[in-house]
Amino acid sequence: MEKETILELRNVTKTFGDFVAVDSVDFALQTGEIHAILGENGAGKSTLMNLIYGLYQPSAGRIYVTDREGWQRRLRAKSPRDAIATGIGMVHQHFMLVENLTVAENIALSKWLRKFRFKKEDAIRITEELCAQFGLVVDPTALVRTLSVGLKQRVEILKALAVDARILILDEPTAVLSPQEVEGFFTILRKLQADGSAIIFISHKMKEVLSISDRITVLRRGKKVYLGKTGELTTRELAREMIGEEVNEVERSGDAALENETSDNVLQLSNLTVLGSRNEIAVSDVSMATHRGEIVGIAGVDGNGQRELAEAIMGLRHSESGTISILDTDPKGTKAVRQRGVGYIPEDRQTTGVIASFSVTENLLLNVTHLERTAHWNILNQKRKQNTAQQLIADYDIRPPIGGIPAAALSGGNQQKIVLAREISLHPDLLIAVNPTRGLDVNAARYVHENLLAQRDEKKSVLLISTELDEVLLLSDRLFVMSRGKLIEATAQRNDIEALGLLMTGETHKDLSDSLKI
Ligand SMILES: Nc1ncnc2c1ncn2[C@@H]1O[C@H](COP(=O)(O)OP(=O)(O)OP(=O)(O)O)[C@@H](O)[C@H]1O
Repeated sequence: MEKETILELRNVTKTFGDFVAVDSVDFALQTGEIHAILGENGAGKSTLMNLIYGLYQPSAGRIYVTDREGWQRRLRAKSPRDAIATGIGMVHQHFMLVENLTVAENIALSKWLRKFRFKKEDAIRITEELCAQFGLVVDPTALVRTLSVGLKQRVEILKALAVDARILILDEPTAVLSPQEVEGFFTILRKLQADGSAIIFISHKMKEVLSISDRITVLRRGKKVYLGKTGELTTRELAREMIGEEVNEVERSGDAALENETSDNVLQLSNLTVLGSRNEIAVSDVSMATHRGEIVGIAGVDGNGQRELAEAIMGLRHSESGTISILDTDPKGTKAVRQRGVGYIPEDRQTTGVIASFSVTENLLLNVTHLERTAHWNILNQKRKQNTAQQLIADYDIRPPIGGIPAAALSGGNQQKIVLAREISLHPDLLIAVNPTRGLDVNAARYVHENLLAQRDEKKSVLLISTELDEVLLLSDRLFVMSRGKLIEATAQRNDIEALGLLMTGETHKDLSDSLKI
């Protein structure tokens, strides 16, 4: 199929007040191509996409689309509805789902944008068809609010696929998908590409970008600084384009596991069972302990009980049976857990990590310990509050470095940095980190890794729960895999990716050989 330009941006600029988020960007997308956009946190990627999708209007410059008849015409999308009508679909970095509706109802809302009524059965049918067509499994009747972030991401992808888009914008679509799901998703993208769709793919995962894209554009501080064919630059060279300087990988020294065999328990779980939102057994009879001076990693495919485990430890979810002990005490409720010296980076920054309408400063201090330190007789000391926040903003390179603006005005990665700054800076005795580098660029992810290792070196305890296997392998002193609510020690298998993959899918070598026999 001959490639033609389907979308063109000429000199597009977007300003927010005095701040230039997108600066005179030219960009052309061709039919049948997967075009990746790279850039560090806050580089302007989502803003650029929101301009195409009609969520924002350009401050200057023009956007053109080629219509189905082959005519190039100016796109003046005043809202996503206009963009969808032109054949543009988008998977947002932050979910745009109606939490109190079912999966099928969310998909029907997107597919039948102009229909005021639809039958429940029809919504379920189209959802089942989409799931079967694209190989993404999700229960059409489940309420969205009961789903894990990984499942929500699947619903977002299905929603975008439901509208038959010719131009598909994917803003970090794989952030919480499992490696197996990513492969399946890439097969879908290649199929859409072969059918002539044009795809914009935003991701911080360099491996993915290199394996799926045809061309790459790099943005740095709102400006386009590179456009080229995939493979022309190495990962390291691309990182340099993004950051403007050399990026080195984090190095891990020493192995703490042996030293710690005799040291004190920080977290002790005994026969813990926790129910999920639909009363299913989410965490099943889990026993384990973490010690001072080690990072204990829990790998696993999202939705296998990791969220429920973290929430139970934090006192946010009732435990059905078993015990949770922190530093030999049994704190009741989240406040008591926090006061015992526990930091928490939750999996979903949007719903539990930050309060979007609160300022950056307020979000940075939203922790009992920070509040106690900045208050005097229960009244916040304004000067101390500003100073603490400014220091954290500088340490964690939160951009823009302005404490007074609402967290909602920050890019996704910078919102994540707020959570990290708040939780890590207190050097808690126990840090529960769930997918801590989700949505972070290479530099920021490296900074987080360094901080987690520093916690370990300060003889603190870290429980790292992550769907990023590379991250868990890099950082963990001891390794577990969580699968269908069970926790399996896998330190001995850390160099055997195949064995880990089998544990993560809940299979054992025996199961696999049995199924091969059939
Ligand atoms: N509504 C808004 N009001 C004010 N500033 C904004 C708004 N939306 C975005 N910005 C700013 O524009 C810049 C670019 O943000 P954008 O979300 O496009 O970054 P990004 O490249 O997608 O980053 P990330 O990888 O972290 O998602 C950021 O500095 C952000 O704070």
